[in-house]
Amino acid sequence: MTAPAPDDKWKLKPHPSIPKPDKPLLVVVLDGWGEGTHNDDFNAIHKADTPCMDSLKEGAPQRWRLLKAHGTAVGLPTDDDMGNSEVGHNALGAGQVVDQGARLCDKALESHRLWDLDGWKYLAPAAQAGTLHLIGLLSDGGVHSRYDQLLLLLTGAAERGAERLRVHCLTDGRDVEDGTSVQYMQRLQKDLATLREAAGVDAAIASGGGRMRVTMDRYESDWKIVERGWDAHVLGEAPSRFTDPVEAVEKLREPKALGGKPASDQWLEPFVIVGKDDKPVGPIEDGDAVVIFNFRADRVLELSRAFEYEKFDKFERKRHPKVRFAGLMQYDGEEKLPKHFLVPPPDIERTTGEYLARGCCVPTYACSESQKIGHVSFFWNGNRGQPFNSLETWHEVPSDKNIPFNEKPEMKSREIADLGKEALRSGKFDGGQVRLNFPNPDMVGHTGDLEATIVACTAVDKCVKELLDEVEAVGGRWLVTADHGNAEDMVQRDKKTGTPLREADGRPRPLTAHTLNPVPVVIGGPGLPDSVRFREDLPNAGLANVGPTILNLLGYEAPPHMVPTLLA
Ligand SMILES: O=C(O)[C@@H](CO)OP(=O)(O)O
Ligand SMILES: [Mn+2]
Ligand SMILES: [Mn+2]
Repeated sequence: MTAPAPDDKWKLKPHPSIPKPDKPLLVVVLDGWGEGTHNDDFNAIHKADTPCMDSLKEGAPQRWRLLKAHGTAVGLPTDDDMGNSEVGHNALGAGQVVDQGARLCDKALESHRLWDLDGWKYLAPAAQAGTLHLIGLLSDGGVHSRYDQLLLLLTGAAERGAERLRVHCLTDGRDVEDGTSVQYMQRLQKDLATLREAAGVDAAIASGGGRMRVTMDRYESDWKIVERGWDAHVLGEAPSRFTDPVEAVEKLREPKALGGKPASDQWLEPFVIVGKDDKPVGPIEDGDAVVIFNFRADRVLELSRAFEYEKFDKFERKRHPKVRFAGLMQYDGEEKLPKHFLVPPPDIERTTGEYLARGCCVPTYACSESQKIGHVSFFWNGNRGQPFNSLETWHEVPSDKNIPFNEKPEMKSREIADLGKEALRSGKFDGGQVRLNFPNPDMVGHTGDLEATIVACTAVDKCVKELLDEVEAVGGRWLVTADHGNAEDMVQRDKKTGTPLREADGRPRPLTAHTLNPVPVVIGGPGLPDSVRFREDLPNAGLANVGPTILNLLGYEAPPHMVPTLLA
């Protein structure tokens, strides 16, 4: 294949002092690898055997430093918002801080503008004549969705003539504490009762299940997960039927006879709520309106396809109701999926990837396993589902299916490291990027299993070491960073004192969520001129500052719309 010709619109000026490398730049994202403030037994990174990442700290402050990875620094509504992969990889790849979905939805809801936009106009007739269904993650995590936004959607729709409302709830336990599904169900039951009384509507919870087991698969890791959701939400079919949603989550959490441990909120089996007549209270029928109330894309793209596409072969839908369907946002701008949405998504334009592919014509290899492949490709490139051109190679290593990752904490790190080394050696990416994401600290961290997360971090450190050795051997450059914290704090703490919180029986209360901690960024490699070092006048730099830094490390000046480079 002939390489695409450079597009003048996307050209970058050569960097005044850093020459273009003739070997590859390795970029490693350690997903969920934060810098903890507590170096105690609950810091899995501190407990893990991490000689490589430890030794890199010696390069501080010239070649090792910390970056903000949460809150307004990555475009989230407030500095109480933990970072996440979407906003993290968006910022890293874009070199810009953009208002993210959560914030755009807040604004549209606060100003009531949402109700005047095309999305609601399209939905309204069906929402008024039929049933309005809302499907999404039920929590305050703020990573994929937020409870307060769901409530504003429900009340706003009721005020605008939607008389029959049904909520299909995915339980969380990942961005919020495990076990809180019960409280969220209680809260929603109460709020729906208030709504019924105040607005005279018929509002009820119709179905649900745990987010890792039902509906919220991503990057086509396992369509079976979406099928379970389809059956429960749309067809009203699930192995478990309850009349009371609170009882549903309580019962489904009960320890299984042999396993002993309660099922976690993330992994609850699907359920359907039935009425006294034993019929499901809210299957989705022709003429209904359906909204996905998650603002984040990755885990609702598959369900969106199942609703929207006439032709669909990922599973047997059995029934494909004719509904008016919308996302809270549009989840893929290129695929135009869904066609209708309540709030326009962030415009993430002129990213580092687009300049490198279109203007500089340098090659890129982006690789991770299924769980995170979209992070280093789709999110990195500003939510684009396809490579910019043939210079970009996206390589997915299939993830293990349907197991909690603490059962195999090494995940596919070995395969990813080997592929990375091969790409570095191959010569195919000389002058360009070899970009890898290691999911382990994050994916295993989310299970709340401290021992397994220690194993995960140890495994990843070994991979980084091998990769840096490979860069050493080929004479390249490298940058290692992370997208947000997770593994460095595995316990809930007293907010003021930082003391680990424990259950009545003394067991520590696991923290499954991301953190507000900063993340490291480190540069090096034999191909890097000795003079290259971090500047010291950007104490508040965040992930977005990595974008222009990468352009510099590839020998280019960053365009002026990007935030400042980290390099002196
Ligand atoms: O698993 C996910 O969907 C989120 C947590 O909700 O994690 P990450 O942002 O790291 O992908
Ligand atoms: Mn992440
Ligand atoms: Mn995560």
